[in-house]
Amino acid sequence: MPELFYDDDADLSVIQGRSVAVLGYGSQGHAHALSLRDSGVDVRVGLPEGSKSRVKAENEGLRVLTPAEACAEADVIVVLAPDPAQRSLYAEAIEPNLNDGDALIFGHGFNIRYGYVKPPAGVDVGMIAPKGPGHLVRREYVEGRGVPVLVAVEQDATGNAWPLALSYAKAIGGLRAGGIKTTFTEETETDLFGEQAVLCGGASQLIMYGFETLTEAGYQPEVAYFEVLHELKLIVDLMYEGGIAKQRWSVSDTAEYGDYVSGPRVIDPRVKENMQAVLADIQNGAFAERFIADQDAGAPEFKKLRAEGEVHPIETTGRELRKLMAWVKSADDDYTEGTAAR
Ligand SMILES: NC(=O)C1=CN([C@@H]2O[C@H](COP(=O)(O)OP(=O)(O)OC[C@H]3O[C@@H](n4cnc5c(N)ncnc54)[C@H](OP(=O)(O)O)[C@@H]3O)[C@@H](O)[C@H]2O)C=CC1
Ligand SMILES: CC[C@](O)(C(C)=O)C(=O)O
Ligand SMILES: [Mg+2]
Ligand SMILES: [Mg+2]
Repeated sequence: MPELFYDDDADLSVIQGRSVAVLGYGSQGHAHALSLRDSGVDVRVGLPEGSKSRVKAENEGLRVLTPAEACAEADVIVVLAPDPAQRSLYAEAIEPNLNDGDALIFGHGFNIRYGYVKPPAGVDVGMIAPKGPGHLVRREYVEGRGVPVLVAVEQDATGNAWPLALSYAKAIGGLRAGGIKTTFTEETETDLFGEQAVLCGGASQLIMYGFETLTEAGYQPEVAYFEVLHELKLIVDLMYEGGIAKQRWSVSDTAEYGDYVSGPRVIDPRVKENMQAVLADIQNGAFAERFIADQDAGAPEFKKLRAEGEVHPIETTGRELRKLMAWVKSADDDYTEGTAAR
């Protein structure tokens, strides 16, 4: 059995007794900073001069400093800038302001697992990794619920790293849903695998192939969009509520039989072999090396792939259809449709 933690296993006063700097105010950063504040924690946000996120944090009444100033004030430093930015952020703003007894908290283990950040021995190093997008981490907290978290301690210099990590996890609502004890290595490798093979890469590719198959066979793009993208959310909601079995319970017998006989034709054993190859590249560091090399070069591959993705016909079809479904857009984020948003 995994070691599981819920609200009763954590003492909120531990994090309430510390000074916290949240570096970054994006998907996770805004969620952590706002929920920490609402949980009675002394929090400030660290963002570079000229950062476009500054005004968003200030509009929420948060104190915004430069990353170095925020780190100098704080004894708990939360690293929620994008993964490829964390190496230089650590060298320039965090490391010079670290004192023995301070704590470094991550939302994902990438930079520790692959050795881009090497904290000194006198500092606690922990991770609270939500198993969901940051905007939903905040939405769930506000609704009185939570997104599950993975919790790890890489370095327990003070002997207090676990109570601190659990207290932090409680403050952002994670222990309402449950926390699982893990390691930086397990979190990093499973998280990268999940997002590449299933949640983001696998699902997006499956949807695009489904859309292309239908439209290339002459069916209307709008019908294809509703069939393979819009309805997927409704199907996945049933899986979320009751596993694959609840989805199979709710759909027609025709759909359930088709699931059994055609699912394995589409996602055949070669797909599992491909997944194993993706996992191997995560474990041996090849993916991390490729990603960081591209980022260090100004992200030419990343930008090209992003631009290609945004003009796929399923996206242009979807943008038009969603205009007629105002309720589909969430009111609590500032996402803007289309290339201009980047
Ligand atoms: N996205 C998610 O839901 C999840 C993310 N994580 C992890 O959380 C961490 C943060 O990811 P995510 O929230 O996606 O990140 P985002 O890409 O959303 O972070 C962008 C934010 O970081 C700021 N930023 C950029 N560079 C710096 C810097 N050098 N110093 C300080 N702030 C900076 C940006 O400012 P500006 O506005 O000026 O660009 C913006 O506020 C990562 O480790 C990620 O793996 C874990 C679970 C889920
Ligand atoms: C699935 C993508 C994710 O791992 C997440 C939201 O959990 C991420 O890195 O954003
Ligand atoms: Mg994840
Ligand atoms: Mg991830």
